[in-house]
Amino acid sequence: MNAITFSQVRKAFGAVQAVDGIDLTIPAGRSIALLGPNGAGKSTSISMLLGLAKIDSGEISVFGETPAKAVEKGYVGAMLQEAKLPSGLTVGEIADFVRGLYPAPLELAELLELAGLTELAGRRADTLSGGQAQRLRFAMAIAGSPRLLVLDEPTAAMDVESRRLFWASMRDYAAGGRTVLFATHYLEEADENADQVIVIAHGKVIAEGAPAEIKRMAGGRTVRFTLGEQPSAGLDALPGVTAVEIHGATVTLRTDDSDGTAEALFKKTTLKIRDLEITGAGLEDAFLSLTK
Ligand SMILES: Nc1ncnc2c1ncn2[C@@H]1O[C@H](COP(=O)(O)OP(=O)(O)OP(=O)(O)O)[C@@H](O)[C@H]1O
Repeated sequence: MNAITFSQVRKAFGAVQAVDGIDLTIPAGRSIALLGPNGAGKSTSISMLLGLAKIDSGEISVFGETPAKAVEKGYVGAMLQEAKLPSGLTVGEIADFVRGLYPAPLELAELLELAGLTELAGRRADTLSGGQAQRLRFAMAIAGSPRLLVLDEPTAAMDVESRRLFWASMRDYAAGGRTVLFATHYLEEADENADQVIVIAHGKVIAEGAPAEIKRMAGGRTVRFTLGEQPSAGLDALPGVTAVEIHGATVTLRTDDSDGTAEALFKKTTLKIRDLEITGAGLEDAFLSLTK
């Protein structure tokens, strides 16, 4: 069964087309990273998935239901950016209260354990550190034992150790055959914690695949130089080159072996190369050129 499908989903805010025709099929039981730069449309997609924002056109289904129905049935748990925590209550009280809202919640002890909050159960929520507060938000998201857990940039405000703990909790939760979808800016986070990565930019899916595949595509570099009037034939056959772009006198080569490409450029061709520059391709850059 599919956990999530998007069919030609669109959403605009005034003149901004935030989501521009997204199609997705996510089988149940997988951990999926929604990877993309600022403004890519990740949060907007998540809001529609959770039934919090209206879809302009297209369709979203969550375990065969509309988003609103799936949420109503308790299928979905979510951790959104900067959700407020109730003040004056302890971690254990809040976790227990949220459990009470669901028909078949996790046991309190299991919930606290999964979120790494067992030792903090008696602490007042307003005294928690940033990372601890995020763990409490995570506990609130999983309290109802949802089949689908949705996390929007969950580690944005965390230090390295908090991140490590957080992702371990997430993987423990996913291990029970649940589906997890999380948004992130970081390829590393996607690589370490997802079975499948969906890259979005400018409201569109621009690449999709296993983390290793995506990493290979995004790990490329750019070799740029001035060629002037010289012929550019044969550049695409140099070692490592995956794409060639020419703008006026400037050539940009995408390559997954920048050393090999540069060496061959000087040794295997008779071209006079000026202003050679080798840079790591930014994620968006790499994907946009790859999918052109
Ligand atoms: N409520 C809104 N009103 C107007 N424009 C919006 C609104 N929400 C989002 N946008 C715009 O829609 C586009 C997509 O935004 P969205 O928040 O979905 O991106 P994102 O990928 O989640 O980015 P980030 O990583 O920065 O959270 C952006 O251009 C954003 O400015």
